[in-house]
Amino acid sequence: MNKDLQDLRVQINEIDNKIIELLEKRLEIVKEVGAIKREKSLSFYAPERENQIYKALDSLKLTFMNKNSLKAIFREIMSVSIKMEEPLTISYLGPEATFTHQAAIEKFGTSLYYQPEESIEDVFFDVEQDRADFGVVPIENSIEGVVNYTLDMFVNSNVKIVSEVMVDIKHNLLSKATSLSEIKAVYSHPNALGQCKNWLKKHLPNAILLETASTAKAAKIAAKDKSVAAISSLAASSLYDLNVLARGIEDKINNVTRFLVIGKHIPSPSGEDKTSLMFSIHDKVGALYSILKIFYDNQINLTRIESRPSKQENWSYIFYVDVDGHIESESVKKAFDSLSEIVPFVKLLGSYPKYIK
Ligand SMILES: C=C(O[C@@H]1C=C(C(=O)O)C=C[C@H]1O)C(=O)O
Repeated sequence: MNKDLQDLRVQINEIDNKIIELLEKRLEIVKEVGAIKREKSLSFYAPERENQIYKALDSLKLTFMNKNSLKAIFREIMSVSIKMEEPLTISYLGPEATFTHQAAIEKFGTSLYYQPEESIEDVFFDVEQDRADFGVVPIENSIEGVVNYTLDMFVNSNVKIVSEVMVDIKHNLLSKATSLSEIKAVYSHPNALGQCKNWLKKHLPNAILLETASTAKAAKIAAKDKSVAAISSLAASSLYDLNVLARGIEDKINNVTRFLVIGKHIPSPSGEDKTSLMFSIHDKVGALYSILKIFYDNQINLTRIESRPSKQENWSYIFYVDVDGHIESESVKKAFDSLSEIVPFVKLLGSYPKYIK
């Protein structure tokens, strides 16, 4: 072998050994952290601490490394650490290779146990009934809007939102076939079919479009029939051994879905947090105005408001709001207390660190 190449690889080996030695030292300390958490019944997963670590990485000036690569390395280091503290189980809206699966891995890394579920309801039940430590569910898409099913689940559930994660949605045309001319039908989730409408009209004008419960289910169907294609993720192409006939076929770029991590305990403040609340209002003039005024008076930034039918009585609604700040902060706490005094019903859904890309 080339002498220079050999020398360089010897140097790389030495560095690798140092990295491993340091990782071992880090885990030794993590073990102590885990013991304190166990003694004090604290959550092994600490999203507020992880966000602080990500933020510190973000402020580094690096010569060679891309920030996303560095974040991915640390995601996995922390995943290994959590596993050593306690091998947590993460439930998510499955099947495997859905965007929710991708969101769960982005949040927890690959070292924990993942449990795919058939419905959003089952993910909530897994967390409520201790079959999983945390759950991951979709909450809104930048093009399609809110996932009503998830919002409605919070009415009767006591789970808390502990974290959020955003995933860029990239759609791909997958098939056992090797060319577009062989495709007679395209399967996918209705949202994905909708998001790729123009592409499909242009490239597969004669194909029949068929709806499935998830993009991953579509890939499973495509794996059995060469005349069909699925719109699904790249992860699904490897899972079901499908050819990628076209990449990035969504009509609009900047298609992002926001997911929530649900658990049982509200994390401590990270320094940059969000709080989610739900409440109902009295049926009278200025009811919503007086609520919004509370946030204004406390100088709290309201970042989102949604309403949903209460399902108790026709034409009565439940409001969901997200605000900047943690429930332990003076202003958010004060606003929550004032709100509780004037509405018939209010529930704190969680305070959690804002997502850092
Ligand atoms: C070690 C800890 O536990 C977990 C692992 C972390 C890490 O490896 O740095 C950070 C936060 C926690 O999710 C901790 O809370 O500090």
